[in-house]
Amino acid sequence: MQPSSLNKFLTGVWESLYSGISIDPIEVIEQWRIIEPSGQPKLLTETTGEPVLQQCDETAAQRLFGRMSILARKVSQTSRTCRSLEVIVQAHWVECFDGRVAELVLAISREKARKATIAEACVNFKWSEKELRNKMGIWRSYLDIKNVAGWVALVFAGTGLYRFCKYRVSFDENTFSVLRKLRHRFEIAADTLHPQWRQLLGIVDGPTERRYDGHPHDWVVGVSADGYEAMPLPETYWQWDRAFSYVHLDESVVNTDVWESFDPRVVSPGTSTGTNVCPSCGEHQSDDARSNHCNCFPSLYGSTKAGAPPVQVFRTPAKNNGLVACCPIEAGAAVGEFVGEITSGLSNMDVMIGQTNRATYQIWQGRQGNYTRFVNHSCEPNSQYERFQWRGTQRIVLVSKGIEAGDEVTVDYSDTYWRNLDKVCLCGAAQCRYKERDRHLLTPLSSNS
Ligand SMILES: C[S@@+](CC[C@H](N)C(=O)[O-])C[C@H]1O[C@@H](n2cnc3c(N)ncnc32)[C@H](O)[C@@H]1O
Repeated sequence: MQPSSLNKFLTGVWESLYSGISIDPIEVIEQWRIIEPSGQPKLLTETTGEPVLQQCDETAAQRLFGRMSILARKVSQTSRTCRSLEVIVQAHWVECFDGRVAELVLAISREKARKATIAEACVNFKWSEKELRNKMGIWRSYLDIKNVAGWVALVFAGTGLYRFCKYRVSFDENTFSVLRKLRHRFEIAADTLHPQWRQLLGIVDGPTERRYDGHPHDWVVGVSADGYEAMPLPETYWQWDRAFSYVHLDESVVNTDVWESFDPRVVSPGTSTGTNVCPSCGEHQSDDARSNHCNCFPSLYGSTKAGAPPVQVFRTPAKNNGLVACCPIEAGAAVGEFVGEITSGLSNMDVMIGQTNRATYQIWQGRQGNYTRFVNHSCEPNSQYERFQWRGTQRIVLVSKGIEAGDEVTVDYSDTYWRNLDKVCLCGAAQCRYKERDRHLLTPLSSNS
């Protein structure tokens, strides 16, 4: 089945929120200043002092290609920001149009007021009435989207926005209710990942103050009596721990009190095919994208396009928090590495056990780690943990088995985890392995790692 235009639109928003784009009006102004006077690409790279990759034996073609790549990136970046400005202004123009009609309606009929306002606009745009009405139809759709999902949905919309708004297929209450639920979730991602984005709203006197600061996973969106709301992460653990805090890590940290300078994840050299050869695909691994040939988990290792997939922490009805996929994650793709504190000897805690030919270690995510900490258990999971080796160091990667946008990401914690645990499995899967056992267990969910 083809994804609906709503799904394409939503995927476009999430993908650009989590992409490397930078939405910042200041950059647009700077680019104009650099490009306009001469149009020479040379100027652009030289005047900005941008670090350009240079090698002593660089050929002329290689040098030109490097410079042109930077120019092309800057121009694309600038035009992306201009497109966002364009839709903001167009949506706001419709608001102003409605305001003008409302003013005229005090003296004349609504129909006459609309006609007169359109005539005024045609003079300013230098367009025919037909042309204006066509454009206005699409711009009104932009405003409808902004009114339910907020400005973020317009600013970060991908190419799907125009099509979605032109044909207005499924522009109904169902669609609006989906968009309404995403409003805070979009804002959390935009404010935390693109702190400058709200500056664009200055052009229409919109709110330029950030609502959400910190890390994207410092916020949890859920349903409350008042509708959808975002809560600071620590508050979601107050019922168990008033002092809860969580440090977000990109890379695991080795607890040196336990391991000193030894990293138990490092596989001893000589026993494998070589430190920089991937045991899974046999290709050369490198942190430099130009010499890396291992394509096992390109979103995590060896590529400059690295970055977390669009996932968010959300309130589940009964399992406290969980992780939701904002975009589809295809089978075999990484959801993320299991990142936390590399330690040993912990008991009565949720830990991941890792083992190499040199040591057995634990990864603990209780107070520091990444978003994989929020993944709940299901007896019919849509992801699984796999051991992987990157440049001689073992990694535990959460790999998708095929996850749809909007699905909770789940993994099977294993029977070992659930054995002797006084918790009821609430995975709700038709094939839940613990249904029978839990029939006799009355203790509900009691604590969270
Ligand atoms: C690693 S945490 C997962 C995130 C957790 N829900 C939270 O809010 O922090 C593991 C804990 O989540 C809860 N949990 C995860 N999956 C569950 C399930 N299928 N049924 C009941 N509780 C679950 C249990 O309390 C478990 O000890």
